[in-house]
Amino acid sequence: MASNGACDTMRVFLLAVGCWLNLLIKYYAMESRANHNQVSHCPNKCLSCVQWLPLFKKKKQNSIEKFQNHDIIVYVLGGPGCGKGTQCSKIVEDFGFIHLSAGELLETEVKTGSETGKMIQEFKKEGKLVPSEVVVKLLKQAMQRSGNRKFLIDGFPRNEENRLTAEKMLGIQPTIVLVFDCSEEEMIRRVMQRNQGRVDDNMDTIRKRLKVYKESTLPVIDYYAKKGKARKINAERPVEEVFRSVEAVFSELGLVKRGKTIV
Ligand SMILES: Nc1ncnc2c1ncn2[C@@H]1O[C@H](COP(=O)(O)OP(=O)(O)OP(=O)(O)O)[C@@H](O)[C@H]1O
Ligand SMILES: Nc1ccn([C@H]2C[C@H](O)[C@@H](COP(=O)(O)O)O2)c(=O)n1
Repeated sequence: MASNGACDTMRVFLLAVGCWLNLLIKYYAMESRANHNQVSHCPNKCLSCVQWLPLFKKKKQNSIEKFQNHDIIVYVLGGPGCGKGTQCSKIVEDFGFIHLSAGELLETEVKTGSETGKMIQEFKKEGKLVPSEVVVKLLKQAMQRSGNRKFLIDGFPRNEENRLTAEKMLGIQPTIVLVFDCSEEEMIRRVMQRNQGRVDDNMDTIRKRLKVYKESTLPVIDYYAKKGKARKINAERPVEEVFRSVEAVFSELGLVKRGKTIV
């Protein structure tokens, strides 16, 4: 008698498992049709109960979970006012990159009035570099939010600490590093004529920024030059001429202007 009871329990159990598997199969068949843009006409009303099955699936996210080897990451370096931002806008237009300026991300944080923002403002006034973890955290958030896979990271990494923190916190290496080369006199002239109300566009701060560039950023450029990743471009020329050299670098990467071929 006892063994009969056990058999019954086992039968009920197997029946339940069978029903569950049946539902799962039907759900995935429906989902596969949906993924192929086919309309699902399911006559079986009981199938409605499978709609809650996605609850058991890991939630899909819009943001990027992890940066991957096939992401294209272009670091953009050069002294203050050499024209990085100007060239980046043109690259975005023609090559469909997402432009992330470390300086602008910091400025956005300043405008929130947060404690971090106040601290950033003090560093900027002094022409000093903000602690790497702050910059990298802002970059990471912006990269993940963008959902893009081609990043133009402008004004970063400015020192060895920036570079190492990005490697550690983001796990990324640049595909290539654009370096805009310009004389100090020309950079000072451009910054002083910029007239955008920046807290760091004054003679005293520019001198400090140039010092930081020479002492902290040039060694980073040397590091990438040794790895064969730095592409030096003469930025002293008019905007369009500089951009022609930029285009040459992008075609070396196998990227062509939007609207011509698939990038
Ligand atoms: N090739 C160029 N010739 C003349 N003026 C230029 C050239 N490129 C940029 N400029 C001008 O120089 C100023 C600085 O340019 P931009 O803001 O692009 O430099 P930046 O490198 O991004 O500066 P920063 O590092 O301070 O953010 C701007 O007023 C811009 O219009
Ligand atoms: N990696 C970075 C980038 C920028 N900053 C700070 C210091 C700069 O003077 C300022 C403006 O940057 P820019 O627009 O010139 O790229 O932002 C930093 O501390 N670390």
